This record gives sequence, structure tokens and C-alpha cells, in this order.
Amino acid sequence: MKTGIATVSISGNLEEKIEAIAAAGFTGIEIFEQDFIADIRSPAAVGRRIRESGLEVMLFQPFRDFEGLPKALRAKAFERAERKFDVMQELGCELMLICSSVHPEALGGIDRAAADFAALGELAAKRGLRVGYEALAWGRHVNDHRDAWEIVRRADHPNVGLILDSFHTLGRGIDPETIRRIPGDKIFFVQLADAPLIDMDLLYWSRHFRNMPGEGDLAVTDFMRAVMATGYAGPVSLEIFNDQFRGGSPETIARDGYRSLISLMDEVRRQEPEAGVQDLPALPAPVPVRDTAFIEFAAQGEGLEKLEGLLSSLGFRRTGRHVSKAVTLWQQGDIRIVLNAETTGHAANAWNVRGTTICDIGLSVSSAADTVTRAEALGAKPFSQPLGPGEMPIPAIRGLGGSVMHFIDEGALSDVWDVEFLPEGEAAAEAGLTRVDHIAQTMSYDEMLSWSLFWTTLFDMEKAPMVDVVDPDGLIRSRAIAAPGGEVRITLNGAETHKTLAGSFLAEGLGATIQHVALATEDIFATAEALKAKGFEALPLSPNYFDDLAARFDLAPEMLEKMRAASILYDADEQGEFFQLYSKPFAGQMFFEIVERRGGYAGYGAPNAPFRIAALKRLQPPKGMPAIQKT
Ligand SMILES: O=C(O)c1ccc(O)c(O)c1
Ligand SMILES: [Mg+2]
Repeated sequence: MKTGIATVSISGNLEEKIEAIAAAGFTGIEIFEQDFIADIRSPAAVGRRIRESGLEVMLFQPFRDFEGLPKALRAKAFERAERKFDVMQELGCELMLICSSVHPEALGGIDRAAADFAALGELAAKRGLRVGYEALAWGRHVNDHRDAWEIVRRADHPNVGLILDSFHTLGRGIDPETIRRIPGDKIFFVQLADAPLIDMDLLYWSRHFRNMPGEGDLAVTDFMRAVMATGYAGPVSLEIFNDQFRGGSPETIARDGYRSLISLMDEVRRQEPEAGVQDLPALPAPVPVRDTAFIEFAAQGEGLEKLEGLLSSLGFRRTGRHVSKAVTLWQQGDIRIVLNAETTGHAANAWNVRGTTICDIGLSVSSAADTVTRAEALGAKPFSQPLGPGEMPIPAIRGLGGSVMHFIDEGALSDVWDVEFLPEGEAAAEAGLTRVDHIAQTMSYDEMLSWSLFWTTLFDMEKAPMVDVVDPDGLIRSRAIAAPGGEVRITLNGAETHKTLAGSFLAEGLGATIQHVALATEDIFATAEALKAKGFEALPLSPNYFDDLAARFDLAPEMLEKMRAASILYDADEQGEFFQLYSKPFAGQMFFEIVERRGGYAGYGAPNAPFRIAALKRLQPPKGMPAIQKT
């Protein structure tokens, strides 16, 4: 299977685009004409450069306003096409994309357009070139792939074929099953893009909001299944017009594209085995996640002592000390927290950059080996560092932005805790915390699509709709990613400005990181009592919040009083209820959350987030003072 991406999909100049596309692992490139025209090099030199980087020049596009023109304009269009054929021959590209006309003088009529294409096919054939016809969703007369196909069919020329683009089909709500009727060898090229469902003008939506398959809401997998069912054996290529990507990092966007495409084709192969997806390396299915195995903090000195104090006040006990490293294990229920005070290695690097921070998360998965294999096939890098005495080689990868994740399964490595840690028997009463409910990653808004793609392509996890959270100083976009039974839940919080709480956390800490961890209890009132006895200090909330709760929900007055007394927040959905309790911030702006889910409540208390953020902000030092001291 040949994979491609259009130059228009990523930022930078043509050279930067070529480098990033080649580095990400694609087979080829679609040259978007503007990118080529802006380059100083000759077509031959550009073609050579692309091939030297290991890429094929798969497609030259777009050629606009060709078909259906009245006489004089028609002749000009053919001349224009000949000039572009010249360029293509120099470039070493044999396929041109012609998108359906938007010309105000273009005439309709399928036979007229077919005759134009038959004539152009002749000219192309003389030079050993081919042309493909794509229906733009906003084309003047042709805006549906079924009409474009009828024109190609009637043109009946071996050098004239159809080009399909998932956006134009799915964006118009055309059933992709209709593609199954087209002969695969008449489909010359396939472009893929997803998009978030937003009700707006098709052209504007397409030119600004496309994103990678899996990042949006369109049925791109169904589209591609139908394409493969035709016997299509040509390239599968991404064509993403996106304002954010145009301003992003070429490497990141190209890597995301590759991850998206491989994961999509893997899914197509699974769902449509008879379609015979060729030359796609075998890779394990998206990996089921079972639980959060551990959360590891990098902490040293005074910051370490403070964190130990906070963990004790949350009912955690130190249960182990690493056999060879300055690392301790803290437990409660099924929760494991690792405190790493090493002065070399990944944790030390993280501490040097951020101070006290979560530097690693461990996930329990069905197969750790499969997880690493799939992650690498999708472009992730394995992670390892020299093993100390007595240490076990736990499979790990680099997540995005330098983060690290370890994977533990039920195999030989599951007894890592007994092997690597000497037990410490500090007896102390727990506070009823049972497991990690969710992990909240904070990032800049631009990183959200990358992270949601990372989680949903590697693991058997689904993304929930985006929600907006109001911070007094700006907006936070929030999206949850969860395993089907909620075994692991991640929330991605994207800050648009550095003035928001999440944004200032980022400004201090360099890149996406985990800002809070939510721990589950089965009885939040009992937990709140137990914590109080241990000296835990809850985040104080405004009394107005509880008055509003009384107005919005039918809560028993005694329960409301208990919530008010213990600073417990509340939310409910159709399935159940949700209770939340926050710690005060520590190490700058990190915090813990304690939650109780009753019934099948599926959310994260998003309606409460503005009040939590305002409460946290009240505790920040006055503006102008440093918010984080590196301890
Ligand atoms: O927005 C456009 O004009 C445009 C151009 C070329 C394409 O392949 C396409 O899908 C859209
Ligand atoms: Mg297209």
C-alpha cells in the first residue's frame, strides 16, 4: 500500500515539507501547485529532490476550471493544461488532479464534460500522463462523486479516471457505499481527510477545518472500506487543509498523518478483510487497557517531602523502597504512586525542566509487547534507559512531547513491585481511595488533536465530544478519551492563552503534561471525613456554588450541607451522579481530585470546572509573583 500526503497539509516551505514527509515514513507526496510555484527551483530540480528524499511524486494538483467551458475559454483551458503537462513531465509526475469547475461560465451537461475529458485524455496519453477528475463538494455543476464517475465513464479513455476525496463525499452527506459500484481500476487516486462536524459553508469548512482521519467526526473508515472493496490498489493519501496545521510543526503534523493513515488502513483491513489491503505491515489490534498501573512523580528535596506529606494526608502508605534507586512506592486500594528522586535518568531530566512533576505513567494492558509493537508501527519511539541492579525491563515508549509510558501485563513482569521494591510496613488507615479514575493532561490547544489521535490509535479507546470550560481569563477546550468500560480515562485540556490556569501551567512547564490525577472512592463522604482526620486540606469553594446547586438539583438538604461542609462538588447526567473533591494545589499548579461515580455517570464534572479553576486562582500568588518555585 502506497501512502501519501499533500504538501498543502503541513506548514513550512516546500523543502521543509519534503523533509518532514520523508522522515514520517510516507511513500510519496502530492504536489500542491502553490507550494511548487513558491519554490525557486526548477520543476526538474524539485522532482529530483523529492525522489532523493525517498519519495515518489504521486500527484500534481489542482488543475481548476477545465470542463464545460464555451468555445474560446475551452481552447484556453486546453492550452493551460498543456503547460501544466510540461511542468509535470519535468517534475516526473504522471497524474494530474482536475477538480470540478466553479467557473461562472462553465456549462453543465455530462456529455459535454465527458467529451472534454476524452479529448484531454488523448493529449495526456501522448505524453504518458493521466488525468483524474475530482468532484469538489461545491463544484458548479458537478459536486458529487457519482456524477464525476458518470463523466469519467462516458469519457471512456484509459488515461482518464476518477479521484475520490473523503471530504467531498462525506462532507456532503453522500453515502460512501455508492463507491462500491465503481470499478477499482478507474479510480486513479484517493485522498483522505476527516473534519469535525460543524454546520457551515462547505468550502469554508473544507479549506480551514479538515483534519487527519480519526481526529474528526466523519465516517472515513466506512469510506475507505468502500474504496478498497472496489479492488482499488493505488495510493492512499492525506489532503488536509487546516489553519492550525499550516502554523504547526511540520514534523509533528507529518507524524500525526502517518499514524492516522496506518491506523485507518489497519482498521479497514480488520473490518473489510475480503478487500485485501496490500503491503501494510501486520500490527496488533488497538490494545485494550485494563487499568492505570502506576503514576510516577519526579520529586526531590523539599518538593519530595511536601508531596510525601500530601500523599499521607490522602491516606497513602509508603509500602516499598526500590532495591537500588532513590525511588519509593506509595499505595492505597489499587493505586500505586511512585516517587522518583534519582538525580540521573528520565525522572531527573523531567525534574530539572519542571520541578515536581508526573514524569511517567504505567498502564495495565492486555499485552505489553503488543502495545509497543503497535506504537512503533504507528511511528512512536521505544523508550529505555540503563537498568539498575535488580531492575526489570518493563516495555515503554515515548508518548508525545518527550513523555514516557510503561506497560505492564499479566506476564512475567507483573511482579515488578515484589522484585524491585523492598517492602516497608508503615501501618496507617487508608481513606477509601480505590483506583485512578482519570488522568488530566494539560496542553496547548494546538496539541489536542495529536494527543487524541495518539490515545485512540494505540489503544482501544474512544474520544468524547469536545466541551468548553470557561476560565476567568480565557477558554479551555476539554475532551475525554476513555476505554469502553472506563478502565482508563484521560482528559485532554487545551489552553488557548497563557493567562488561563492551564495555560500558565504550560508556560511554566514546557509542553503538555499531567496537571491532575483523579482518584476514585466508593463513598466520598466517608473519604472526606477520613481525610479531614489526616489533616488533608480541601480546595475551598465559593458559598455561591452551593446555593446554585440547591437551585439546579433536587438534593436533600442534609446532603447539601455535608457537601458544603466538605467542599464537595456535584454533577449529574441521565445515568447517574458525580461527586468531586479537590486538593489544594501543590508544586505550583498540580492537584489531586477525588471522585465518586454513582450509577453510570459518564462525565468529568465539566460544569464545575469554572468554579474549581476560580477557586484555584484565588490561591495563586498575586500577579507578578512567580507561581512556581522549583522545589
Ligand atoms: O479547496 C480546493 O479548492 C481543493 C483543491 C483540490 C482538492 O483536491 C480539494 O479537495 C479541494
Ligand atoms: Mg481533494
